[in-house]
Amino acid sequence: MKDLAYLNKFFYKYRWRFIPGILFVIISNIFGVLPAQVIQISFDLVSENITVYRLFSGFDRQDVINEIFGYTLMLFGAIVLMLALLRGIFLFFMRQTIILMSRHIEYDLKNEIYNHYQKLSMAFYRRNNTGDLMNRVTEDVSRVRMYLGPAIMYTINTVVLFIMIVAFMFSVNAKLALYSLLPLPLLAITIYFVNTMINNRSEKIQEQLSALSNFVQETFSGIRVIKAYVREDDVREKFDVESENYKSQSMALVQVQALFFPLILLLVGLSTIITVYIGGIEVMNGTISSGNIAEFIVYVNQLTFPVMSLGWVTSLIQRAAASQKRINEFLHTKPEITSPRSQAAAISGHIEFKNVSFTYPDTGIQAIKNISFEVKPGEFVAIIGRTGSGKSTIANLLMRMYDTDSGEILIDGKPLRELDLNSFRQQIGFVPQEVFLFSDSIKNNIAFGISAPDQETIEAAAKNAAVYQNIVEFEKGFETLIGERGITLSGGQKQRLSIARAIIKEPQILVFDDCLSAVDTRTEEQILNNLGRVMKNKTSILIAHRVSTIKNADKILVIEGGEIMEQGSHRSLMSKKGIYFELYEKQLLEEQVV
Ligand SMILES: Nc1ncnc2c1ncn2[C@@H]1O[C@H](COP(=O)(O)OP(=O)(O)OP(=O)(O)O)[C@@H](O)[C@H]1O
Repeated sequence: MKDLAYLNKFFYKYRWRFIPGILFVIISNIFGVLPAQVIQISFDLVSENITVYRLFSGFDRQDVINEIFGYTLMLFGAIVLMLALLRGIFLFFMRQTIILMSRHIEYDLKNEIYNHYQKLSMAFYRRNNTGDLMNRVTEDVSRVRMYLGPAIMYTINTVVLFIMIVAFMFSVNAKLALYSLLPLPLLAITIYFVNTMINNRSEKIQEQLSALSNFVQETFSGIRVIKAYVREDDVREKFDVESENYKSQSMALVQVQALFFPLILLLVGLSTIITVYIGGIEVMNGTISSGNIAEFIVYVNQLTFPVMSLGWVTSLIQRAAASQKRINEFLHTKPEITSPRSQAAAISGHIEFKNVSFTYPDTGIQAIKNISFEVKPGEFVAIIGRTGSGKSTIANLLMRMYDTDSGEILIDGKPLRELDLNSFRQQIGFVPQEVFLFSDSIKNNIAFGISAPDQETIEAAAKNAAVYQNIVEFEKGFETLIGERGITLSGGQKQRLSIARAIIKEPQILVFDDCLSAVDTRTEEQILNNLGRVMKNKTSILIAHRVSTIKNADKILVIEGGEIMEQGSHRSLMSKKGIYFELYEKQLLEEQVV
């Protein structure tokens, strides 16, 4: 429950909806309870009038009495209708204030979580899977809203109504009140247990449903592999099993749900019978009128729904507390990478790694060991090495996706940690190893990193990334949609689009993480030539596997096991006849064989 206290700030924020909301609940309940008393009066009136009517049997006056009696009953009917109408109006206001407040808080909370997500670092995203992150913003927030809206509304409603009705009941007859109320606690407890069972089973169904949809989604994504390996039957069998599971869980829920309403009706019926029985005895004793029995029956029926909602509300609050606990866990996660309060400044592109070591926090793999190197502004530096040697990690550290464990990264002589992060990242063009393009038009994908793109700049970037010709050949050119709703691009086309996305920023530092691997050597040469022009006097860092890609670099770093084994120009490394020389010879041989 203490987790829900986090939401109190929202109650304060929306107090001018919340406080009137509570008032409307109280007023609507007054109009809800009064009809029972009107019914009691009219009931007694009916029995009195019948006696009077009989007394005047055979007299002319009997018709007059009949007429007056009819008018009076009509009047009472109209009063009950009026009260119902007034109650309805205030119920409308109650929903307009409290439920509306809950929707506003839901919106605020979703935004708060989403904004917090944006601040969290890569390490957080590696620790938590996407499904979990999604659930916090969708499922969990919805559950919390059920507490903020319906649960609070029904709790206030139940408390107010209960106090009013119980007070009225006891003022009429304490004994009858006690007997009539007797089955109600039983009703609340039963509803609580049945409801918890329904919730547990619904939750299992939800889990099974998401397992089922994950399975289906994966089979659709991997349909090419499934068909190529002729595993359709196998996949169908697995689907059958998952589907069967879902069915049996749904059946289990239906069973409990089927029990729900008959049980309620039984308990309410029991209350009514007790009221009539004990009330009858009291009428015979002369302590109450027969109209009071009618009044009590209305009260008992009016209490049924609030008492039922007590059980329902309890489980709603429990679920909301569990959800808010999960949300709080995320909201209280401090971003590991924070930007200091420093001025945004233009960088010249001087990079220095000084004895940098880094271990990935989630796996404990030491990817970088005591690395030192320097890149001067305007230089073209290449990094080469076996897979898993730590090349991408250098790029990640430079982008400050992670902070170093020891050592320092200096940009223009200043520690990277002291630079304004947004301004620094804005001046870097980064092309990651795993290309990611949004399900949007080609144009918007290229212009992703800039605020006011114009067609000319987009086309120039596409030309420099040697992808322009491919784009204009598509029917809709730059407006072509890619991703799920659009066309599928080839691996090389995707890589070149993400290169265009980096180049369009006119960055001071360009970082290419092995993003020419799916491009043929001729196109690669073309891109590198264009880069030479675009990146003149700007710093470029290029991670590659092919020696041919990096031959012209000012400096080449050869990485192995997270350490720099050799560094220098192509010529100096060749004359050294070390690892680089060996790599070159091997690749040359492979090319000749091909
Ligand atoms: N996000 C991560 N979390 C945990 N460990 C990681 C992560 N990324 C890489 N590693 C590990 O760190 C080591 C270095 O990986 P890195 O990606 O830097 O190598 P690489 O030289 O770029 O390899 P490749 O050429 O295959 O891309 C590897 O052992 C890898 O398993």
